[in-house]
Amino acid sequence: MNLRVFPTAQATAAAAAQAFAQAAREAVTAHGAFRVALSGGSTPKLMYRALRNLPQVPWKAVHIYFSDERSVGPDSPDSNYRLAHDELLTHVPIPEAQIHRLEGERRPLEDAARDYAARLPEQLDVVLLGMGEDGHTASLFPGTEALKATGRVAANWVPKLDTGRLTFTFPEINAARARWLLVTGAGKADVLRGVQAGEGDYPVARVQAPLWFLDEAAAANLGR
Ligand SMILES: O=C(O)[C@H](O)[C@@H](O)[C@H](O)[C@H](O)COP(=O)(O)O
Repeated sequence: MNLRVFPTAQATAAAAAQAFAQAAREAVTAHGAFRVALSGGSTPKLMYRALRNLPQVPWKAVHIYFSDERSVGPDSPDSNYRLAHDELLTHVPIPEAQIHRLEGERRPLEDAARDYAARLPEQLDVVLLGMGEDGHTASLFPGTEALKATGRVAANWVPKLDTGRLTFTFPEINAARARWLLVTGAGKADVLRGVQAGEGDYPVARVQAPLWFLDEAAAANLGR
């Protein structure tokens, strides 16, 4: 596994923010824009806070997408867009037209998935992801239909949450130039050990060549 391990969640988030800034500069130099998909979750939230204070991020050339969304509107406290907006996007000089949110309030959700797929660029530079304690990533939960989806974006019914989600599919995640997984906390240590050992059937194990940003607590059971 390609691991970067830091003492605390805060340090992990700060390192991921630095990596974001550097990747953005490199992408803008190479092809004039940085196209990145954001996620929800506790570690991304810390990263967004770190990122808004960093200098030298070429925000005017950054294009924001989302790797998943809950089935709620942009004002909901559960909205991944709202998290990114409140913690990051409202604090930086990014043109509004370059922020592409998933329409979690649309019904059927399939329509939102179809329209979002049509708006996606040919290739994303970086997809930022978290991981749940059941091994889900984006909104690709164990045993759900979207694990098999072949399009770019899927509407996914998640029985254990009794709700629908919008999510990038594995083909979309794996087509990006890079995939970063931000995972912190002792609650994630067992799943990570299983992923490393090739045990269990964790959705996150299907993310190809990820770069892992971990804290010591999450990495505790890994062979390094
Ligand atoms: O919308 C979501 O819920 C996320 O995109 C999801 O995939 C998240 O990243 C993981 O559940 C990890 O969340 P934590 O970092 O809060 O554990």
